[in-house]
Amino acid sequence: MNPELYLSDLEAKPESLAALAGVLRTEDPFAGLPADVERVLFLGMGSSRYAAGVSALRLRSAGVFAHAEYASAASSLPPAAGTLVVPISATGTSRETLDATARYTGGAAFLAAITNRTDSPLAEAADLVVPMRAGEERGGVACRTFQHTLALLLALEARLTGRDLDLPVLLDKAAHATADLLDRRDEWLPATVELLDGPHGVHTIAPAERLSSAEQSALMFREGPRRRADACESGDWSHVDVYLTKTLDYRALLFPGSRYDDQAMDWVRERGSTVVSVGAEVKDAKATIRYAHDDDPDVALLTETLVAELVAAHWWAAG
Ligand SMILES: O=P(O)(O)OC[C@H]1O[C@](O)(CO)[C@@H](O)[C@@H]1O
Repeated sequence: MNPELYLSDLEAKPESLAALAGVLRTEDPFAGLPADVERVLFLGMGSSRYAAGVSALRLRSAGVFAHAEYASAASSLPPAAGTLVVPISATGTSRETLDATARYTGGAAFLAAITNRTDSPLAEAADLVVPMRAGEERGGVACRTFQHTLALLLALEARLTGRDLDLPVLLDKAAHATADLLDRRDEWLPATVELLDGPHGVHTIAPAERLSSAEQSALMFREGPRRRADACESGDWSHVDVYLTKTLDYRALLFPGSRYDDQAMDWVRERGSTVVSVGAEVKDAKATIRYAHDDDPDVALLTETLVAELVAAHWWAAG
């Protein structure tokens, strides 16, 4: 893994996402799915599972049974007809995802793999292969693939629910939002780096609908700069992380949008904790980072982890 190449992977996000939007203008990567999908089972590890968790919640909210499983779980849904199994792996080689997928190959369930490597063992095992089209991540860290996975899961959602979504337009907006954060990083990055640089690690908070943003952000702080980091859901925060604010120098990146943000901020105020907000003003946050189209929750879902990724790149390069 390499911090300079990781940064260049991040800088290539807008171009890569815009290219994916172009492809999705003319083709539906899920056109080969069977018509009779009754339930969806996502399998993955790390960032691939984070993206799937959000997609599963969105599908359930639209009335489609869907679940995101740790690929490492010893068992999951039985391989029945009507089940769509979606293993997700950027590399297509994660042992756990291959093992879980093997339980469904040649069975009654349909296997649609999402991977960045169409020549991988995962692709070989699938009935349908959906390429992430994220290009090579030379830094060795899943970042563009995470963004592209979320985008493709929105395509799957539109296909299964009939939601009227102009995905290429949404992806172009997210590409613009991503470029905006990159272009203006000198305005927000130095202060953010300083505010989050505490002795007890970094915490990340996001609503259930965008929990992947908190999870992926915490992973980026761990994977590159090897800092202590953990993710918490915004409502759950008052039942879980709140306890840390009493004893630790608690510093958090908040992705607002939960109806329970205020409840958490009451404790943050009382305990003198440090919160940096991304995408919307939050009363008593020590800083707020805004970006183009940040009032659109789907753009936020696709874009906001870049804040943590750039902070992680800074710390990683600084050694
Ligand atoms: O999507 P893949 O290639 O299965 O990887 C899963 C996870 O493993 C990692 O590569 C770390 O081992 C993460 O970056 C990633 O989120």
